[in-house]
Amino acid sequence: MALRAALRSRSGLSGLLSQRSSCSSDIRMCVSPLLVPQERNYSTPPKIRVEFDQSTGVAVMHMQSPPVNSLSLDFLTELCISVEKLEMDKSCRGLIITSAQPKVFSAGLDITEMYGKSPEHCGAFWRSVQEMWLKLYGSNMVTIAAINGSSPAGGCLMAMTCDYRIMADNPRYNIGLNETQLGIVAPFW
Ligand SMILES: CCCCCCCC/C=C\CC(=O)SCCNC(=O)CCNC(=O)[C@H](O)C(C)(C)COP(=O)(O)OP(=O)(O)OC[C@H]1O[C@@H](n2cnc3c(N)ncnc32)[C@H](O)[C@@H]1OP(=O)(O)O
Repeated sequence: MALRAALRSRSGLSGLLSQRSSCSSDIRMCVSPLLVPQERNYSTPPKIRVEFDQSTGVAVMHMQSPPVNSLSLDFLTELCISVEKLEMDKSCRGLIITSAQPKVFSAGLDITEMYGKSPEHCGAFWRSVQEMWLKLYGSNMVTIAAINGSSPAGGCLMAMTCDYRIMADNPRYNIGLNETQLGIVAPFW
């Protein structure tokens, strides 16, 4: 109930879990080979912010890529690196993923990544999509999607890879796999 109440206000959620937060900056980074070609562009603000409360062993990952947390190659690369860093910290037992954007958890895959791009870029993009759900689904941490806004298509996919989903009670927030309406069908794997 406390989490549900906190979900109604985003500040409430971070307040609930970050009263004594500190970032685990002493972790050595181990980046999956799939992610190596992508380098973080330090001229843009981070798309992912992580607060780790060592007293509870719970990390909160805030997705903060305006306007709608669309899952671009850069976004997914940052997210995967953040998950990987937390995974290596054995004191981190739980991960809550939520949105720092109003009204939207994630708009799903970034549609602008799907046209006018080179085959190499498209390959890297789809690998990063796969890497995201494999990392979350295979995580040793208990993962929770705190869905505080609409979460269509890839946003729903991301939420489904978590162990638990809690969605803010608001009739204007939608969730579902609507991507078939765009002609995008999940491939067999
Ligand atoms: C090998 C691995 C296999 C994996 C299989 C995967 C299977 C496929 C899974 C998923 C596919 C997808 O995710 S395709 C993407 C589908 N997404 C959508 O259809 C969402 C579309 N967006 C919306 O419904 C709404 O934008 C919203 C409900 C998310 C928010 O509505 P709101 O009214 O608040 O905001 P706007 O609609 O005005 O949008 C603001 C702004 O954001 C841009 N936008 C929205 N969605 C996307 C997106 N997905 N990608 C890129 N950009 C997006 C929108 O164009 C607006 O931009 P401008 O302000 O510039 O106009």
